[in-house]
Amino acid sequence: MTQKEPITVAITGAAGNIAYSLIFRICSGELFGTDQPFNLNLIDIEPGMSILEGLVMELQDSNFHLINKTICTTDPFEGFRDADYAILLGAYPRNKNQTRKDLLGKNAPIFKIQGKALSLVAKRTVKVVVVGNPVNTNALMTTKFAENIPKENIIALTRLDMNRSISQLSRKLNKNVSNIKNVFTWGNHSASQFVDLSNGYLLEGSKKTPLTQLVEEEWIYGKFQKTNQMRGKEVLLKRGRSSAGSAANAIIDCLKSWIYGTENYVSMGVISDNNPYNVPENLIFSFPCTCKNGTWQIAKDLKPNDFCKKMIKKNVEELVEERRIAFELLKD
Ligand SMILES: NC(=O)c1ccc[n+]([C@@H]2O[C@H](COP(=O)([O-])OP(=O)(O)OC[C@H]3O[C@@H](n4cnc5c(N)ncnc54)[C@H](O)[C@@H]3O)[C@@H](O)[C@H]2O)c1
Ligand SMILES: O=C(O)C[C@H](O)C(=O)O
Repeated sequence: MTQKEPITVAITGAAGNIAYSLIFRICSGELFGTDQPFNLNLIDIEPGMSILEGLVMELQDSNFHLINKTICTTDPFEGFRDADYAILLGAYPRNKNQTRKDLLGKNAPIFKIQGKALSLVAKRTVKVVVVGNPVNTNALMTTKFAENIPKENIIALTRLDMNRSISQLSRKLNKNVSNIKNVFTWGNHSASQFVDLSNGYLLEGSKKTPLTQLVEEEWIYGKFQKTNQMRGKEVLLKRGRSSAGSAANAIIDCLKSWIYGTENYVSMGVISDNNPYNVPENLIFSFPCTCKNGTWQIAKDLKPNDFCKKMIKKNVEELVEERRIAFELLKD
């Protein structure tokens, strides 16, 4: 059997919290397959370089046969060269007194330079997952500055919100997470997000029971929403650091959906152009998506109820304001 050509995977913030969970899972072959070799381009800033050297020593000591070549660099123009995949973790996390939006001033400029670098040196087909917060607006800034990369190739991670909602439902119904389908979030990865289970169902054998028949309306519009909206903060308060293992897991789930396709709706933060839900153009918005042949599509035939429409509007307003602030910050 001939060996596959190596692909190139670039990861920013590679010395950080999420990266330490993510990189070992990627290297095990879980994401790209146990027969797909890759080059690993690890990017961080100067203070992260010693940590990266230690990480590379650990990767060596793990005997991962899929790693073709590893580089560590502070230069995104080197790190993104010929990238097939770019996972943008490199950004500052919030502290317990901040909202994700408070990070815009510090983090948005990172995505201007990285967008430019991706545009110049990555493959035009590169798939980019932005994770650093505030993730929707950072992803939008990446699309703005990565002029040569199609906007569809750059998405924001909102899969963790979807995963959290499924986990909540699993605990509420005392059913396995794998039996819960078609639950997703709309809008921003913030405390305004709206979890929509109106199309969701519990799958048992071939029997599909709508989730709206299994949980009370008061819970759906109350505790269910609030728990999802505040989950990141709750984890931060308990751990003293923001979610990392679950974020890494959501990145793998998200990329697997994008690369290998989906049977059900999944949450993806994607460019809003031409969406059928009256979200204005040029926002990165979490929509229910399906994926096929390495591309995503926004679900077309859903009928959001009045409450959901109200929440979509609230998220639009929030993201338009974040976009205004970010444009102001990043204008030349
Ligand atoms: N979208 C989501 O669901 C989600 C979930 C969890 C965390 N996050 C966000 O992901 C980001 C990373 O989280 P973490 O816990 O790994 O943080 P961390 O502080 O542990 O790691 C961040 C890393 O990024 C590096 N970095 C900073 N500026 C950089 C730059 N210009 N280029 C390259 N690297 C740079 C830092 O040196 C550090 O090593 C944060 O913004 C966090 O809020 C998002
Ligand atoms: O909440 C945070 O700041 C980190 C992340 O966005 C999360 O949802 O866990």
